[in-house]
Amino acid sequence: MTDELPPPPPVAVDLFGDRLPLAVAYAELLATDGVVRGLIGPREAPRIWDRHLLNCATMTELIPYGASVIDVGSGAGLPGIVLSVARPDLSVVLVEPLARRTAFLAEVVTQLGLDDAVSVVRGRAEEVRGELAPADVVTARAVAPLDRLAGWCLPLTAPGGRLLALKGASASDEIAEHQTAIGRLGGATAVVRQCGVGLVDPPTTVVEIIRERVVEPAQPRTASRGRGRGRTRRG
Ligand SMILES: C[S@@+](CC[C@H](N)C(=O)[O-])C[C@H]1O[C@@H](n2cnc3c(N)ncnc32)[C@H](O)[C@@H]1O
Repeated sequence: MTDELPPPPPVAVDLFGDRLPLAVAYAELLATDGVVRGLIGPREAPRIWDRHLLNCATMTELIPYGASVIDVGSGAGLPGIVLSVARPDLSVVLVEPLARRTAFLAEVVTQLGLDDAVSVVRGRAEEVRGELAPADVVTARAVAPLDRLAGWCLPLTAPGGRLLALKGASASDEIAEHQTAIGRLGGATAVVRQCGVGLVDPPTTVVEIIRERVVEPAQPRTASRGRGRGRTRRG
Protein backbone atom coordinates (compact mmCIF):
# COMPACT_ATOMS: atom_id res chain seq x y z
CA MET A 1 0.00 0.00 0.00
CA THR A 2 1.05 3.60 -0.54
CA ASP A 3 -0.27 6.79 1.05
CA GLU A 4 -0.04 8.45 -2.34
CA LEU A 5 -2.87 6.42 -3.86
CA PRO A 6 -6.37 7.73 -3.05
CA PRO A 7 -9.28 5.30 -2.62
CA PRO A 8 -11.33 4.64 -5.76
CA PRO A 9 -13.91 7.36 -6.43
CA PRO A 10 -17.60 6.25 -6.34
CA VAL A 11 -17.84 6.25 -10.14
CA ALA A 12 -15.28 3.44 -10.25
CA VAL A 13 -18.10 1.11 -9.16
CA ASP A 14 -20.08 2.05 -12.29
CA LEU A 15 -17.11 1.36 -14.53
CA PHE A 16 -15.64 -1.75 -12.91
CA GLY A 17 -18.66 -3.32 -11.17
CA ASP A 18 -17.73 -6.42 -9.22
CA ARG A 19 -14.22 -6.27 -10.71
CA LEU A 20 -13.44 -3.16 -8.64
CA PRO A 21 -11.12 -5.07 -6.23
CA LEU A 22 -9.04 -6.09 -9.27
CA ALA A 23 -8.91 -2.47 -10.44
CA VAL A 24 -7.76 -1.44 -6.94
CA ALA A 25 -5.03 -4.11 -7.05
CA TYR A 26 -3.83 -2.80 -10.43
CA ALA A 27 -3.88 0.82 -9.18
CA GLU A 28 -1.73 -0.28 -6.23
CA LEU A 29 0.75 -2.06 -8.51
CA LEU A 30 1.06 1.06 -10.66
CA ALA A 31 1.49 3.36 -7.64
CA THR A 32 4.14 1.15 -6.03
CA ASP A 33 6.12 -1.08 -8.41
CA GLY A 34 5.15 0.97 -11.45
CA VAL A 35 6.63 4.12 -9.91
CA VAL A 36 9.70 2.40 -8.41
CA ARG A 37 10.49 0.79 -11.78
CA GLY A 38 10.03 4.07 -13.64
CA LEU A 39 6.99 2.98 -15.66
CA ILE A 40 4.92 5.90 -14.53
CA GLY A 41 6.04 9.18 -12.98
CA PRO A 42 5.89 9.60 -9.18
CA ARG A 43 3.48 12.51 -9.59
CA GLU A 44 0.96 10.19 -11.27
CA ALA A 45 0.24 8.14 -8.12
CA PRO A 46 -2.30 10.57 -6.58
CA ARG A 47 -4.14 10.85 -9.92
CA ILE A 48 -4.03 7.25 -11.06
CA TRP A 49 -7.80 6.88 -10.85
CA ASP A 50 -8.87 10.08 -12.58
CA ARG A 51 -6.20 10.37 -15.22
CA HIS A 52 -5.52 6.76 -16.00
CA LEU A 53 -7.91 4.02 -14.84
CA LEU A 54 -11.27 5.80 -15.17
CA ASN A 55 -10.22 7.53 -18.35
CA CYS A 56 -9.25 4.23 -19.98
CA ALA A 57 -12.24 2.28 -18.61
CA THR A 58 -14.73 4.61 -20.32
CA MET A 59 -13.48 3.32 -23.70
CA THR A 60 -15.30 0.06 -23.06
CA GLU A 61 -18.45 1.84 -24.34
CA LEU A 62 -17.04 1.52 -27.85
CA ILE A 63 -15.97 -2.14 -27.64
CA PRO A 64 -18.45 -4.88 -28.63
CA TYR A 65 -19.12 -7.82 -26.33
CA GLY A 66 -16.59 -10.65 -26.70
CA ALA A 67 -14.26 -8.64 -28.96
CA SER A 68 -10.61 -9.40 -29.53
CA VAL A 69 -8.43 -6.37 -28.69
CA ILE A 70 -4.82 -5.52 -29.48
CA ASP A 71 -3.43 -2.66 -27.37
CA VAL A 72 -0.48 -1.08 -29.16
CA GLY A 73 2.21 0.60 -27.03
CA SER A 74 0.73 -0.55 -23.72
CA GLY A 75 3.50 0.88 -21.55
CA ALA A 76 2.43 0.00 -18.01
CA GLY A 77 -0.85 -1.49 -19.30
CA LEU A 78 -2.91 1.51 -20.35
CA PRO A 79 -5.49 1.01 -21.64
CA GLY A 80 -5.07 -2.77 -22.25
CA ILE A 81 -4.99 -4.01 -18.64
CA VAL A 82 -7.79 -1.68 -17.62
CA LEU A 83 -9.99 -2.95 -20.45
CA SER A 84 -9.44 -6.55 -19.40
CA VAL A 85 -10.17 -5.75 -15.75
CA ALA A 86 -13.39 -3.90 -16.63
CA ARG A 87 -14.49 -6.37 -19.31
CA PRO A 88 -13.70 -10.04 -18.69
CA ASP A 89 -15.46 -10.92 -21.97
CA LEU A 90 -12.58 -9.42 -23.99
CA SER A 91 -9.43 -11.20 -25.12
CA VAL A 92 -6.56 -8.74 -25.08
CA VAL A 93 -3.04 -8.73 -26.55
CA LEU A 94 -0.62 -6.11 -25.23
CA VAL A 95 2.04 -5.10 -27.77
CA GLU A 96 5.02 -3.25 -26.34
CA PRO A 97 8.63 -3.11 -27.62
CA LEU A 98 10.50 -2.35 -24.38
CA ALA A 99 11.64 -5.35 -22.32
CA ARG A 100 11.42 -3.51 -19.00
CA ARG A 101 7.77 -2.76 -19.73
CA THR A 102 6.83 -6.21 -21.03
CA ALA A 103 8.39 -7.74 -17.89
CA PHE A 104 6.16 -5.53 -15.73
CA LEU A 105 3.12 -6.30 -17.87
CA ALA A 106 3.68 -10.06 -17.61
CA GLU A 107 3.94 -9.78 -13.81
CA VAL A 108 0.78 -7.69 -13.59
CA VAL A 109 -1.14 -10.18 -15.74
CA THR A 110 -0.12 -13.03 -13.45
CA GLN A 111 -0.69 -11.15 -10.21
CA LEU A 112 -4.17 -10.06 -11.27
CA GLY A 113 -5.03 -13.55 -12.52
CA LEU A 114 -5.66 -12.35 -16.07
CA ASP A 115 -3.57 -15.06 -17.79
CA ASP A 116 -6.55 -16.54 -19.63
CA ALA A 117 -7.64 -13.21 -21.05
CA VAL A 118 -4.42 -11.26 -21.68
CA SER A 119 -1.18 -12.05 -23.47
CA VAL A 120 1.91 -9.90 -23.78
CA VAL A 121 3.88 -9.63 -27.01
CA ARG A 122 7.22 -7.88 -27.13
CA GLY A 123 7.77 -5.98 -30.36
CA ARG A 124 6.91 -2.96 -32.41
CA ALA A 125 3.40 -2.91 -33.90
CA GLU A 126 4.76 -2.77 -37.45
CA GLU A 127 6.96 -5.80 -36.83
CA VAL A 128 4.50 -8.18 -35.16
CA ARG A 129 1.85 -8.17 -37.91
CA GLY A 130 2.68 -11.67 -39.08
CA GLU A 131 2.47 -13.12 -35.55
CA LEU A 132 -0.97 -11.82 -34.56
CA ALA A 133 -4.46 -12.58 -35.78
CA PRO A 134 -6.15 -9.31 -36.77
CA ALA A 135 -8.32 -8.01 -33.93
CA ASP A 136 -11.84 -6.61 -33.82
CA VAL A 137 -10.50 -3.57 -32.00
CA VAL A 138 -7.01 -2.04 -31.80
CA THR A 139 -6.41 0.52 -29.06
CA ALA A 140 -3.60 3.01 -28.46
CA ARG A 141 -3.07 5.80 -25.96
CA ALA A 142 -0.27 8.38 -26.20
CA VAL A 143 1.71 6.37 -28.74
CA ALA A 144 2.00 8.38 -31.98
CA PRO A 145 0.26 10.90 -34.26
CA LEU A 146 -2.78 9.55 -36.12
CA ASP A 147 -1.10 8.99 -39.50
CA ARG A 148 1.68 6.86 -38.00
CA LEU A 149 -0.78 5.13 -35.70
CA ALA A 150 -3.04 4.24 -38.64
CA GLY A 151 -0.02 2.84 -40.52
CA TRP A 152 0.89 0.62 -37.56
CA CYS A 153 -2.58 -0.31 -36.31
CA LEU A 154 -4.90 -0.70 -39.32
CA PRO A 155 -2.95 -3.77 -40.56
CA LEU A 156 -3.55 -5.31 -37.10
CA THR A 157 -7.29 -4.59 -37.35
CA ALA A 158 -9.71 -7.08 -38.92
CA PRO A 159 -11.54 -5.70 -41.98
CA GLY A 160 -14.57 -3.84 -40.66
CA GLY A 161 -12.94 -3.62 -37.23
CA ARG A 162 -11.86 -0.38 -35.61
CA LEU A 163 -8.88 1.52 -34.31
CA LEU A 164 -9.65 3.43 -31.10
CA ALA A 165 -7.04 6.07 -30.32
CA LEU A 166 -7.30 7.95 -27.03
CA LYS A 167 -6.52 11.56 -27.81
CA GLY A 168 -6.72 14.96 -26.14
CA ALA A 169 -8.52 18.16 -27.02
CA SER A 170 -6.67 18.46 -30.34
CA ALA A 171 -8.26 15.29 -31.78
CA SER A 172 -10.23 17.16 -34.47
CA ASP A 173 -7.15 19.09 -35.61
CA GLU A 174 -5.21 15.84 -35.84
CA ILE A 175 -7.94 14.30 -37.96
CA ALA A 176 -7.98 17.31 -40.29
CA GLU A 177 -4.21 17.02 -40.68
CA HIS A 178 -4.06 13.26 -41.23
CA GLN A 179 -7.36 12.14 -42.82
CA THR A 180 -5.83 11.88 -46.31
CA ALA A 181 -3.09 9.57 -45.03
CA ILE A 182 -5.63 7.54 -43.04
CA GLY A 183 -7.77 7.09 -46.17
CA ARG A 184 -4.74 5.92 -48.18
CA LEU A 185 -4.11 3.31 -45.48
CA GLY A 186 -7.64 1.92 -45.84
CA GLY A 187 -9.27 3.79 -42.96
CA ALA A 188 -12.75 5.32 -43.19
CA THR A 189 -13.42 8.90 -42.13
CA ALA A 190 -12.16 9.28 -38.56
CA VAL A 191 -14.81 10.19 -36.00
CA VAL A 192 -14.36 11.80 -32.58
CA ARG A 193 -16.26 10.00 -29.81
CA GLN A 194 -16.74 11.24 -26.26
CA CYS A 195 -16.79 8.43 -23.71
CA GLY A 196 -17.89 8.49 -20.08
CA VAL A 197 -20.20 11.50 -20.48
CA GLY A 198 -21.82 12.10 -17.09
CA LEU A 199 -19.30 9.78 -15.43
CA VAL A 200 -15.91 11.43 -15.82
CA ASP A 201 -15.08 15.10 -16.26
CA PRO A 202 -13.90 15.81 -18.85
CA PRO A 203 -15.18 12.87 -20.91
CA THR A 204 -12.55 10.78 -22.66
CA THR A 205 -11.87 11.77 -26.26
CA VAL A 206 -11.41 8.80 -28.58
CA VAL A 207 -10.76 8.86 -32.32
CA GLU A 208 -12.51 5.94 -34.02
CA ILE A 209 -11.31 4.74 -37.41
CA ILE A 210 -13.00 1.77 -39.12
CA ARG A 211 -10.75 -0.36 -41.34
CA GLU A 212 -12.82 0.05 -44.49
CA ARG A 213 -10.44 -1.37 -47.10
CA VAL A 214 -7.49 -3.71 -46.88
CA VAL A 215 -4.36 -1.97 -48.12
CA GLU A 216 -1.13 -3.92 -48.04
CA PRO A 217 1.32 -2.19 -45.72
CA ALA A 218 4.40 -0.68 -47.39
CA GLN A 219 7.39 -3.01 -47.30
CA PRO A 220 10.33 -1.80 -45.22
CA ARG A 221 12.88 -0.17 -47.49
CA THR A 222 15.86 -2.29 -48.52
CA ALA A 223 19.32 -0.80 -49.07
CA SER A 224 19.21 1.58 -52.03
CA ARG A 225 20.78 0.43 -55.22
CA GLY A 226 23.16 3.00 -56.56
CA ARG A 227 23.54 3.45 -60.31
CA GLY A 228 25.85 0.78 -61.67
CA ARG A 229 26.04 -0.94 -58.28
CA GLY A 230 23.99 -3.81 -56.97
CA ARG A 231 22.37 -6.41 -59.16
CA THR A 232 20.33 -5.62 -62.22
CA ARG A 233 18.09 -8.06 -64.05
CA ARG A 234 18.90 -8.50 -67.69
CA GLY A 235 16.30 -9.79 -70.08
C1 LIG B 1 4.03 7.49 -23.95
S1 LIG B 1 4.01 5.75 -23.80
C2 LIG B 1 2.29 5.44 -23.50
C3 LIG B 1 2.09 4.16 -22.77
C4 LIG B 1 0.63 3.83 -22.45
N1 LIG B 1 -0.14 3.58 -23.66
C5 LIG B 1 0.01 4.93 -21.63
O1 LIG B 1 -0.92 5.57 -22.10
O2 LIG B 1 0.46 5.16 -20.50
C6 LIG B 1 4.22 5.17 -25.49
C7 LIG B 1 4.46 3.68 -25.57
O3 LIG B 1 4.43 3.28 -26.93
C8 LIG B 1 5.45 2.34 -27.14
N2 LIG B 1 5.78 2.34 -28.58
C9 LIG B 1 6.50 3.26 -29.27
N3 LIG B 1 6.59 2.91 -30.57
C10 LIG B 1 5.89 1.76 -30.72
C11 LIG B 1 5.62 0.88 -31.82
N4 LIG B 1 6.08 1.14 -33.04
N5 LIG B 1 4.89 -0.22 -31.60
C12 LIG B 1 4.40 -0.50 -30.36
N6 LIG B 1 4.64 0.30 -29.28
C13 LIG B 1 5.37 1.39 -29.45
C14 LIG B 1 6.59 2.82 -26.23
O4 LIG B 1 7.54 1.82 -25.93
C15 LIG B 1 5.81 3.27 -25.00
O5 LIG B 1 5.63 2.24 -24.06
